[in-house]
Amino acid sequence: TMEKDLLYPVTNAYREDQKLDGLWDFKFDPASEGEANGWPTGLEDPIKMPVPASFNDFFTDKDAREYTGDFWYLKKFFVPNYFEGKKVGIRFGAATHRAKIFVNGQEIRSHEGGFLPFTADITDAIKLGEDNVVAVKINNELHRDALPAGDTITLKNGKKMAKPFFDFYNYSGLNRSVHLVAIPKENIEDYSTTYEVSNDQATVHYSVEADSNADVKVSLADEDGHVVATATGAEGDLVVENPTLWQVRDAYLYTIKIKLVQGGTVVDEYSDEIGLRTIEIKGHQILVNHKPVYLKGFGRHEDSIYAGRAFDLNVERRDLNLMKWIGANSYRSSHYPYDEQAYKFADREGILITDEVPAVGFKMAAASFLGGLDQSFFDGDWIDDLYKKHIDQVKDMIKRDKNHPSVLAWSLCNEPDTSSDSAVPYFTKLFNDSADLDPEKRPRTFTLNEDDTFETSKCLKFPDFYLLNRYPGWYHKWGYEISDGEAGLRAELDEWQKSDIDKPIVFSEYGADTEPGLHKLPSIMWSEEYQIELLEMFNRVFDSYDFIRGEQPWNLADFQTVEGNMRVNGNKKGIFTRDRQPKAAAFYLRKRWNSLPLDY
Ligand SMILES: CCC[C@@H]1NC[C@@H](O)[C@H](O)[C@H]1C(=O)O
Repeated sequence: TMEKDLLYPVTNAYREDQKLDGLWDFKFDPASEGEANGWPTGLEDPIKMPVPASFNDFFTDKDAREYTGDFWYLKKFFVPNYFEGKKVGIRFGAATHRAKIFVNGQEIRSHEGGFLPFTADITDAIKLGEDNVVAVKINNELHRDALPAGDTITLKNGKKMAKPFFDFYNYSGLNRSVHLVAIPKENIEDYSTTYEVSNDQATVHYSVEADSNADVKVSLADEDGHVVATATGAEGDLVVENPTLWQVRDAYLYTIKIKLVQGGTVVDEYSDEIGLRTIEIKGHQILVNHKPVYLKGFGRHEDSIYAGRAFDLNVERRDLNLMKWIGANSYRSSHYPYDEQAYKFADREGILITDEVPAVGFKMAAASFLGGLDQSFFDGDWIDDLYKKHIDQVKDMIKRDKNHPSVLAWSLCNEPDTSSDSAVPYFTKLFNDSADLDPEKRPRTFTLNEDDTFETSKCLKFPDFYLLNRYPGWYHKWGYEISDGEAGLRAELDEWQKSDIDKPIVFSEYGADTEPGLHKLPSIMWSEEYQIELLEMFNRVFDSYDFIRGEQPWNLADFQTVEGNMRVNGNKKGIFTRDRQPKAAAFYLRKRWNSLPLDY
């Protein structure tokens, strides 16, 4: 059924993709009375709300910005007669964090998880040639047994409040585009590709899943539209002589075209852009097309003023230009899968993405820093329910993103509490259950923060390569004490070096909150000078160990968080400001990164 279909929508001779973006009716439902009071077919005194967007930052009153609970979006949409005989669906890029969908007052489906797409199959609920109405009931509460992890408390005044165990604002709403889609009754449901490449030949092993027993015909065309290979059958090989491989910062995309043919007639077609390349971990090297690559880039957020967590192509265009300007070749989609368009963009720009599922806040120590308790997260009684949602979202992330050449690796968690014995069975299950999800078998990992060092973590056997989040110079040994911070960092890396571990280490977070325009000689924390001195310290350390194969400081840009005495209108560790202008550190990093060869 359409409900398991995660293929990105396309319009062609057999399929239709219409965006339902724009102004929707919007209304808070603090008493959760909407379902019983006819809200699925109409909202009284609605607000006009832009989609895609988070609702939070549009409001001028605090109760609305901080609203936690149920809220509704509703929109009329026309279904043309020529959708007759098709499967018709409404595909949500993301509804944060959980949603229930109604069409013409009929409940269609629910979905849990605010950062991955889902389709409501509305074939049996629509009226052809007429206006129809879709209503979406969303809930943005945080819970310990859901992703991203947190609590929801009720204040004495009866208002609910989100208490994230993570360091980004709980922006909520229809954060990504909504599509009205029509596909043939007999349709292509999914496809996947794996690769073998050499300089003079590349082989694309493909497989196609279809809700049909029609014949499958596949072709591959180069960027000039010339067909370079064809094949028939649901599985097969496309062999390309003298291929142009997809390279880091030197992308080349082929177009794969899949057709279902029934009795000589084409009944469905799906085409997509793919890159011919391989990803391998070999010893302490990360290899792309059998050549070592050194990662230079950032942790990011989907975050900007006005639209909050909404995907914005304008911001993405600017961010990719900043990354090219500074000499970056990679980023982590911290701390959740980004909009599909981000991966398509990175495919085109030759940028490598570590794709991260929203398993963040799985650490009570972080929660205590942000207001939670201090115990081991994996000892909680919420773990079984949490795991079901966690693996479900790992499955959807890999199913959705598996065909992008830009995807380098899968990050299955950010900063989990792995220093407790109870983390081991959880991660054993997680790595067993995710082992066969990616046809390309790309590396799987998760980030390890300060409490999860070589000495203290009990989960170092799981990652295929290591992502270290380290903050000497900021969260400890800061300011004039940073020399002790450097010594401590070197001591830990000496342990890694002495060990028998022979896997790459990438520094996936390090940095200093920096107020743009604050200058001090000698430096102090929060000054632009200090941010550079901290980066210089880390880079001295990186240049001392050959198993460090990547540097991705936190963060590309300043971003919004909960308010607190450690946050000045959000997290200011950006190398760029939230409106994407450089701090002094940007010019320092550009100089360093443009002087490093690709395989440094
Ligand atoms: C204490 C680990 C640091 C923490 N790591 C996760 C990020 O989401 C936060 O923004 C970052 C920070 O506090 O700057």
